[in-house]
Amino acid sequence: MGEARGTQVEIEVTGIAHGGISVGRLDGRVVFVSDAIPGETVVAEVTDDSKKSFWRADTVRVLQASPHRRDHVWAEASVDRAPEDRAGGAEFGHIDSAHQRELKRQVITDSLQRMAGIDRDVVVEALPGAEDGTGWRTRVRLHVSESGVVGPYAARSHRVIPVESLPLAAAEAQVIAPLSEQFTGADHIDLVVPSVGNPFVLQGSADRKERPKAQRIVERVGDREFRLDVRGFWQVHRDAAQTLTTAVQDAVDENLFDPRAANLDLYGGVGLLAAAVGDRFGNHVRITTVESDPHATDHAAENLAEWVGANAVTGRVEHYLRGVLKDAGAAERDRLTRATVVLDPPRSGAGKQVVDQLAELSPQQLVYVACDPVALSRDLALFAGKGYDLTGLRAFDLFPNTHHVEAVATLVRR
Ligand SMILES: C[S@@+](CC[C@H](N)C(=O)[O-])C[C@H]1O[C@@H](n2cnc3c(N)ncnc32)[C@H](O)[C@@H]1O
Repeated sequence: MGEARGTQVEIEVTGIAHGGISVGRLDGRVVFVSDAIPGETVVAEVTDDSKKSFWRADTVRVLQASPHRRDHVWAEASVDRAPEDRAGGAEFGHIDSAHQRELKRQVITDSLQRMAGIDRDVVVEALPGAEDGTGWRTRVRLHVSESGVVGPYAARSHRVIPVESLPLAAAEAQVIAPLSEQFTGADHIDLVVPSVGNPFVLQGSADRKERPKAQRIVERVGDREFRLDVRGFWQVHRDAAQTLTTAVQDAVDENLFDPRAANLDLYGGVGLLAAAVGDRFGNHVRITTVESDPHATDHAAENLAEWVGANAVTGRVEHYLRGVLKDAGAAERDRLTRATVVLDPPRSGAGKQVVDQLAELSPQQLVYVACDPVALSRDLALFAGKGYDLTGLRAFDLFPNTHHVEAVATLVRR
C-alpha cells in the first residue's frame, strides 16, 4: 500500500455504488472510480490506496465510452479538466438523464435487497423541468476561499473552484450569483430563490456565535402558502414540495387512516407534510408536527394555524417519543396505535432508537420520506423485525445530475 497513489490504471467499470461512484476490479481488488459510467473502460488516477480491500480513483480519460455518456451539463465539472479542478455537486452530469434514473433505481433495489432482504423494483420518476436536469436548484451554497474567490467546492474536497456558470441552479439564482466578485469576511454565500418574491444572496460566517438575523420568506405549494426563515430548511428542487405533497397524500392508505388518532409528522420542518395530510383528509384531522429547529416550529404553528387539530412541537424526535412513551395515558396510547406517522428524517435516517420507539407506540401505518436509500433500507430492515411490512414504494429524481434520490415508502403494521 502507498505505491499506487498517483499512478494511472486502465479499468473496466461494471457497477454503480451508493454515492454515485462506479465500481470496477483490478487484480481482484475493488476500485471505486469517479466520473465513469458502468460499462465503460477508462484510465483512472489512483487517489487512495491506503486500504487493502479497495482503492479510489478518478477518471482522467475514457477509452471506451458508454452510449449513455454525454457532454457534461456543467463544462466546469467535465472529465476534460484535471480531477482536482472539477466543480463538485453534479457527479452524474455526464450521464443522460434517463440513465441517471436507471442507475438510481439500481442503487435503491440493490440496497433494499442487501440490507433489508426486500426484493422490490421501483421506477425513479422524473420531475417537471428541463430534460437535461438543469435549472432546478432553488437553494445553492457557494464557498469563499481564503483569497475571497466564490465558487463551489471541488468534488470530495474543500477547495473552492472558480466557475462562470451554475447550470443546476434556477435561472433566478444564476442571474444573482456573485461569481466574479471577491468576498472578505464571509465563509459562504447562499442563493435562495423562493417561489414568491425576489431571490436572495446571503453571506454566511463560519463563526457560529454570529447569528444571522431572521428573515421571513413565503413558499407557495398549490393554493397553500408556507412562511419560513430564509435560511431555514425547504425542499431544494423547485417542484419538490409539490411532488412530495402529492406522493405523501397518495402513500397514506385511507382505509387505515383515522382523523382522530394521534397522527404525527416527524422531522416536520415548517409543516409541509402535515399540511399534505390535512389537505387530503380535511382540517378536522389531528396531527402533531415535531421539529428540532425552534424557528421552523414557530413557522409550522403559524402555517397550520387555521387547523384546530394541528399542533407544532419543538424538540428532537427521539426526545419527544421518549416523553410520549413515558407520559401518555391509556386513551392516548390507543390513539397512537391508530395513528398514521409521516417521517422525513435527515440523510442519516431515523435510526434504531427512533424505530424502536415508534414500534413500541405501534402506529397503524408509517409514510417514510427518505433522501438516502441505504439509511432507508437499514430502517426498513429494523421495522420489518418489529412487524411492519413495506406496502408501497415510489422514488423521485429530486436531485437531477447528482447521485441523490428521494424515496417515499409506506409501512403497515402486520
Ligand atoms: C429532510 S427535512 C424535512 C422537513 C419537512 N418534512 C419538509 O419536507 O419541509 C428534515 C428536518 O428534520 C429536522 N431535524 C433533524 N434532526 C432532527 C431530530 N433529531 N429531531 C427533530 N427534527 C430534526 C431538520 O431541522 C429538518 O427541518
